[in-house]
Amino acid sequence: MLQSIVLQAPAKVNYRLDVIVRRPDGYHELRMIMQRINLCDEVTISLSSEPGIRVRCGREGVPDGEGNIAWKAAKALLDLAGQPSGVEIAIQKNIPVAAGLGGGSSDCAAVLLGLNELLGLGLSREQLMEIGVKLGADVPFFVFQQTSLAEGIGEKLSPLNGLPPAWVVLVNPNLPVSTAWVYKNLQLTQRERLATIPDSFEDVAAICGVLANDLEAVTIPAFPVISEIKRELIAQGACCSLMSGSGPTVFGLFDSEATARKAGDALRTNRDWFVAVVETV
Ligand SMILES: C[C@@](CO)(OP(=O)(O)O)[C@H](O)COP(=O)(O)OP(=O)(O)OC[C@H]1O[C@@H](n2ccc(N)nc2=O)[C@H](O)[C@@H]1O
Ligand SMILES: Nc1ncnc2c1ncn2[C@@H]1O[C@H](COP(=O)(O)OP(=O)(O)O)[C@@H](O)[C@H]1O
Repeated sequence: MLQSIVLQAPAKVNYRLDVIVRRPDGYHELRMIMQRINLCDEVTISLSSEPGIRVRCGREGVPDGEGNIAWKAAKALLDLAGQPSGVEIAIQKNIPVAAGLGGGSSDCAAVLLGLNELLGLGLSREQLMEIGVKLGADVPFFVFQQTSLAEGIGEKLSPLNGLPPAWVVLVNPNLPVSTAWVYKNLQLTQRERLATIPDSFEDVAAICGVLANDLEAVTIPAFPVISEIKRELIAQGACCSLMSGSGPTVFGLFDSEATARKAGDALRTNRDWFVAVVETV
């Protein structure tokens, strides 16, 4: 039996995020286009003879132990398996925290997928997604592992196969933005109808045609620097730019690696910002 597994847990960006309605439990029904990118945390999961779950992360703002969403994933699977196993989880965090990039959800999904293998539980992807949504609304997407149209609170996923690859420049101005705060402060507007999402997109410019995020209406007024970064990315040659999820990370889409790298270098001159040049997965 395998004793240890190392998984790359990718970040995501939201090409589109429409908020449809607030549910009685406070969550929101959404329609999102979700795309993984190759900025990854490294999650090492090992079985141990000592019972209990131990999570080491060592990143400020991310709890070690029970508060970590990866711990909750391991607990959920161990409870289901009824096995008194010990599990060690080490997370090397490369994805900025509370940034709208889904890092915690991706770590959580990696533990669900990895521990299912290590313990030989044989749970299906659908079963892991059902467990995942109870831990975080974005977790099922990272278990699904495909570019998706996400509905419900994010757990109803359909594959979107027609999206071309793109270069992505990420700029995180390192501001404290809580997802719960953003949803709480959102003023829902009545919409006549939802914009149509095409089945296929010819090129990066076509993706730009659907880019929109309702949560910008909350985060940008509180943090106008997000607008500045969007403008700067366009000035540096991005085909389009948008805030990802609840923010504050902004991404620009590029159809050329050279232009993306040049834009990354230009934006790195602000030393308070995290800047990364990555590709879609
Ligand atoms: C906005 C999005 C877009 O992909 O991602 P992030 O920007 O956080 O990465 C997601 O909707 C965030 O998903 P996730 O971060 O997993 O959310 P959870 O931990 O389940 O919930 C955090 C809080 O956000 C609010 N929430 C979340 C999802 C949703 N569909 N409706 C909500 O109202 C709830 O107030 C909840 O208490
Ligand atoms: N493995 C983890 N990685 C990142 N954050 C985590 C993790 N476990 C718990 N958290 C907590 O979840 C919160 C949201 O983190 P994250 O998933 O990075 O943000 P976002 O939802 O904006 O993508 C953070 O404030 C952090 O304290």
